[in-house]
Amino acid sequence: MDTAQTLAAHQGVQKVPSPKLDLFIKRGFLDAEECAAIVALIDVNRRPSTISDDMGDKYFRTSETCDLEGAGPAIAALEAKIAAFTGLDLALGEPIQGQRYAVGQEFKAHTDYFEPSGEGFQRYCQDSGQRTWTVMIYLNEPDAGGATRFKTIDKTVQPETGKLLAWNNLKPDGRPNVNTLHHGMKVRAGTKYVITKWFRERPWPR
Ligand SMILES: O=C(O)CCC(=O)C(=O)O
Ligand SMILES: [Fe+2]
Repeated sequence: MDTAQTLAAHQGVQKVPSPKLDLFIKRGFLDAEECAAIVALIDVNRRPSTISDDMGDKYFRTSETCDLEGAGPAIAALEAKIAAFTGLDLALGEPIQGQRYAVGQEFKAHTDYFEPSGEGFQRYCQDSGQRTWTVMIYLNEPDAGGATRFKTIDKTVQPETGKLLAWNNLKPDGRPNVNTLHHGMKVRAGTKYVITKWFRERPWPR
């Protein structure tokens, strides 16, 4: 089974009904306790987020990021759980990251794949190839704002503790799917925490 079939086979997984991309949602993938433990790790290790191309806008991605790889047994267990659930090979995975958004912070509309015509494509993709699947998990619920909006299919996903999102950044022919464009919208009240795990076409060097 490929990743989409593996995801669709789980009970309680919703496939967002669009022919334009493969986007899956699983509520309660993690419980509140698992989420709280990861939030605590993000809080101690966070740093300003970076971006491969901000298109000249320094406010494009205003959140903070935390590298979680090797951060202990809770993270190892989380990675194993993601691999088991998606069927994706952890050898293809970039190091898992946490993201923290305070009030007013966001990640403007972007795609997770690297633009093949972009200036940094060679640098970012020469070893491991293009990004394939994105797996993202909301670790809490901000008091207002912070939804993830997929513009071209007009789908907005609300943050909910433990909810997993997974989508294929590539089309069936292996080329980037522009319909994966998404916006981590501004948090209006409270704080938002997520983890993101990106997978590649070829193994990530470790
Ligand atoms: O925080 C979100 O809702 C989206 C995060 C995201 O798109 C990313 O980290 O690539
Ligand atoms: Fe993204």
